[in-house]
Amino acid sequence: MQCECCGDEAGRFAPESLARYIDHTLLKPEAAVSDIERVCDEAAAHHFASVCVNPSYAALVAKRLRGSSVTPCCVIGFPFGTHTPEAKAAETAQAVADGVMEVDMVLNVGAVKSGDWGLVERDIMAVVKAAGNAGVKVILETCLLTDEEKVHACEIAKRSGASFVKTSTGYSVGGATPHDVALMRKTVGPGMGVKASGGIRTYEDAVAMLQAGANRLGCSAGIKIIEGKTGTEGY
Ligand SMILES: O=C[C@H](O)COP(=O)(O)O
Repeated sequence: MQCECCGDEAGRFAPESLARYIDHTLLKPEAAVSDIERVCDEAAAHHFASVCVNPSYAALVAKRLRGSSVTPCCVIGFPFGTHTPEAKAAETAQAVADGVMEVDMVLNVGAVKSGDWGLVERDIMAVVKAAGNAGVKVILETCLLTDEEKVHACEIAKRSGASFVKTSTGYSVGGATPHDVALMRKTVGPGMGVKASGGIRTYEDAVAMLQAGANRLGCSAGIKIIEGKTGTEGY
């Protein structure tokens, strides 16, 4: 049997084939410099897509990953998305100056729930503008949204110039689901990225997300996943 995602004849991803989809992620508040350095070195060794960290470590990951195939990435407005557009823009500008090439911003979920779609759009556009050439992923926190809200948020992220929509922070109860990934892919079409994240703990979880339409995965259990084991990481 041939794998639909990677063409692997055995029907399974080799570790390095799966790793290239994964943002190797460490967002725990207690993460120390040595933890971040370890994650960077793991990512470089296994050719993960990126290392995704909190903004205070942006400069560290940019420096540590220099010369590797791995993209330095940090989160913005994390974990609740409740910051103002101005605060998110300033955080983004600093992160880009520190050397990240991708940022994962959290949507203003309260604005969505208030029906203030103008604020949702201004918030995303402020980050896209501040990011310049860096890619912007918009975290919807899908477990808090209705399907209608997910679709509208995806449409706004797309027209605001974001490069990805992303399911989850990993902080709210409920992470990525194949249903949400498929809905997001259907909404944004083939030309925009869809990142599944939050609660992906096994090889099977990861493949299910890719088969649903994701082309990036955010995982704190990336090493276990590519080795075909079950990770226990998370918050
Ligand atoms: O962006 C990625 C998520 O924060 C990772 O969540 P996780 O710890 O459940 O894998």
